[in-house]
Parts: sequence; structure tokens; C-alpha cells
Amino acid sequence: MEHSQSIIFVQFFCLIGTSCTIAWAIYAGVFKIAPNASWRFALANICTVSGVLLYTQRTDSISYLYWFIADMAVLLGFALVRWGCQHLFKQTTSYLFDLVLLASCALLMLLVPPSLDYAVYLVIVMSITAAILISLTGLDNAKASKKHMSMSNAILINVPFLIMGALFVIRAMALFYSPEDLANLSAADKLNSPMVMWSYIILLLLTNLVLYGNALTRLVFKVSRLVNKDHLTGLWNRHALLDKLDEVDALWQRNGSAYSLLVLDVDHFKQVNDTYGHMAGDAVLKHTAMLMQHSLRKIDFICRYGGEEFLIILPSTNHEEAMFVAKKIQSQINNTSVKWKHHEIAITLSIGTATCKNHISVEQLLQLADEAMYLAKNAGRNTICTKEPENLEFNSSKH
Ligand SMILES: Nc1nc2c(ncn2[C@@H]2O[C@H](COP(=O)(O)OP(=O)(O)OP(=O)(O)O)[C@@H](O)[C@H]2O)c(=O)[nH]1
Repeated sequence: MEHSQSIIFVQFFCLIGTSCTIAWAIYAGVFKIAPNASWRFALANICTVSGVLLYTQRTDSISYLYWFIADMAVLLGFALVRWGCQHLFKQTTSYLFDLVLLASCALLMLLVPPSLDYAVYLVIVMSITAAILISLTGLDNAKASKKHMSMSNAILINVPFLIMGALFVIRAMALFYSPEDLANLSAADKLNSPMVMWSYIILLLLTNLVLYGNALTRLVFKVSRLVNKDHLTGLWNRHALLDKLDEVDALWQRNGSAYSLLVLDVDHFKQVNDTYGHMAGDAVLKHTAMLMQHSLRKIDFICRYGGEEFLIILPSTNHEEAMFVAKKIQSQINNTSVKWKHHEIAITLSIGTATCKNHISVEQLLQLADEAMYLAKNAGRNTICTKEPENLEFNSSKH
């Protein structure tokens, strides 16, 4: 390749890498968007650009050292991408595994005699390490993205990582079987391989595109969570309720797996606000929400239905089981009180239950549970009532 042409390639590569570094740094520092991940992505771009610059700047006399440091810089860039993604998706970080992998790679490279005859082994070791880091990143990401989208989309968005991993494996194997292709498959022998330079540029662009895609997915997920969560208690809000109800109802229609609803209202809550202030009222709501959440299974759904009213969906739960859960929550609430300054605020709940029945819509069931809760209020509060759809009779259970 012409010298001037190679310089343009390198300049183009550095331009992309530096732009991405600046973009990630602005994300992290200015907009505070996933700062832990974004800083790592910015550093990953710096490492990769530095590595490629070192590949191209080396001179024959010190090429071995330059090459070694360049490889390690690029590999560190890949590891930083992996760590950034783990922060982005709140996964367990793999610092120890990755650092041991990088150290083993460095050790193996240092064991290779410093001569161009053996240079091919450096490229093979580097390629295998890169393939492991990139493929693991792709797999981790696909697993994490699956929570926010369909499995096929999660794999699709991370395909570039898997392709990159495969390309590094192919390069390692090709060099193993035909070491004489070293000049064409790596930037080892000055910049005489346009294919290598183009692949660097495409890989850099692809990696950053996938990372932006992942960051965006995470951002959309966070925003949708904010839309569906109640700020005070951290429970789901009414907005999230209907989707969940439809899901549980569809399951019942399909599998006959009955579900029940509980509507729970804090008794005389206005008095708490009036006596101790709104802050105390908020503390009572948080405490109640926390206690109820701890009484439920993972598959149950709890949301703040109104000011001091909560709604629980109990999938795969018949009437008797729903009464059991309601009594459990009632006794937990009755047995504790909220400490507010020097006061102990006792709480009780009025609870209404309703269990799904044929020919009853989701809205009607919600209404039944709500009416059952008002029956409990009228029955003297701190009570559990059930409203049956057919004869509108109700049973009550006073604590
Ligand atoms: N502190 C606080 N109070 C709230 C919040 N949302 C609603 N409230 C208050 O909750 C009170 C509800 O009062 P009421 O509807 O009269 O009900 P209650 O006093 O619990 O009486 P019963 O339900 O009949 O036992 C109102 O004073 C609302 O202002 C909130 O987020 N925080």
C-alpha cells in the first residue's frame, strides 16, 4: 500500500476513534447517561486508537516492544467494552477473569522469542484472547438485552460482536495453518494490508454502533420503568397495572390458572397526615408498601392504586389462598408500627378480595375487589371482605 494512502487510513481511524471517545465522554460527563459504562467506552476507544497508532508508528529496531504494547492496549480496549456493558446492564463484573486472561496473554506473548520469525504466534495469541473477550461480551449482552426485547432481537443487536469474535478466530486459525499470510492478515509488516486497515475501521464503527444501541435500549428501559413506577413507594403504579392484569387474565383463559385480586386501603390515613404531618404519612405508605412486598411471592404484582390504596394481583391463586395471603398481610401490618420521631404510628388495613370467574371481565373483577374493600371499610375497618359476582354476597373476616 502507498505510504500516503496508509496515512489517510490511520488518520481516518483516529478521527472515528477520537470522535467516539468525545461522544462517550460527553454522554458520561455532561449528560450523565450511564456514566460508569460511558466512561469505560470512552477509555476503550482511547486504548484502541493508541494500539493502532502504536502498530503504525513502530520502527524495526523496537518493533517487538511496540507491537506487544499495541496488542495489550487493543485487548484492554476490548475488556473495557465488556466491563462497560456489564455496568450498563447491571450485571456482575468479570474484572478478575478478564485481568487473568489479559495477564496470561501477556505472559504467553513475552515467552515468544523477539524475532519476526515468531511474530505470527503473537498475532495468534492476541487474536484468540480478543475472540474470547468479544464473544463473551456479545453473549453477556444478548442475555441482558433479552430482558428488554425478544430473544431474536437481542441476538440480532449483538451479532456484530459475535461476527468480530468469529473473525478473530478465523484469523488465528488462518495464521496457524499458513503463517506466510501474516502480512495480509495483520498490520505486522508496516501498513501494507488495506484489508486489515479497513477491518479496523469497520470493527471500530460497528462496536461503537452496537454500544450506542445497547445504551439506548437501557435508557428506554429506564424511562419506561420510571413511567410505570410510583416514586414514593417504588412499587408499580396504576399505569403498569392494566398490562399485568391482561397478561394474568390471558394466562387464566388459556390454562385455567385462577388468579385473585386484593385491594388494600390504609385506615384513617387522613388522621395520620393531620396529626403527624404529610412526611409521616409518606413514611407510613413506604413502610406499608415494604411490608406487603415482603409478604408476596416473586410472581405476585403489587402496585399503588391510589393515594393510600394498593392493589395486589396474585397469579395461580384461588379464593382460599387469596384469603390466606390477605390475613398474612393483615397480621404483619397489625403487628408492627411506624416509628416517627418520638411516636409509634399503628396502622390497619381494609382489604377487599375477588377471584376470577367465567364471564367476568378484568374491569368487572377490579370493581368487585374495590367494592369488597369498601365493604370492609363499612364493616368497621381492619377487615377482609370478599365480593362474589353472582349473588353479590360477601364474607368478612375481622382481625
Ligand atoms: N402523606 C401522603 N398523603 C397522601 C398521599 N396521597 C394521598 N394522601 C392523603 O390520604 C388521605 C386519604 O384520606 P381519606 O380518603 O379520607 O381516607 P382515610 O382517612 O384513610 O379514611 P378511610 O379510608 O375511610 O379509613 C388524604 O388526606 C390525602 O391527602 C401521599 O402520597 N402522601
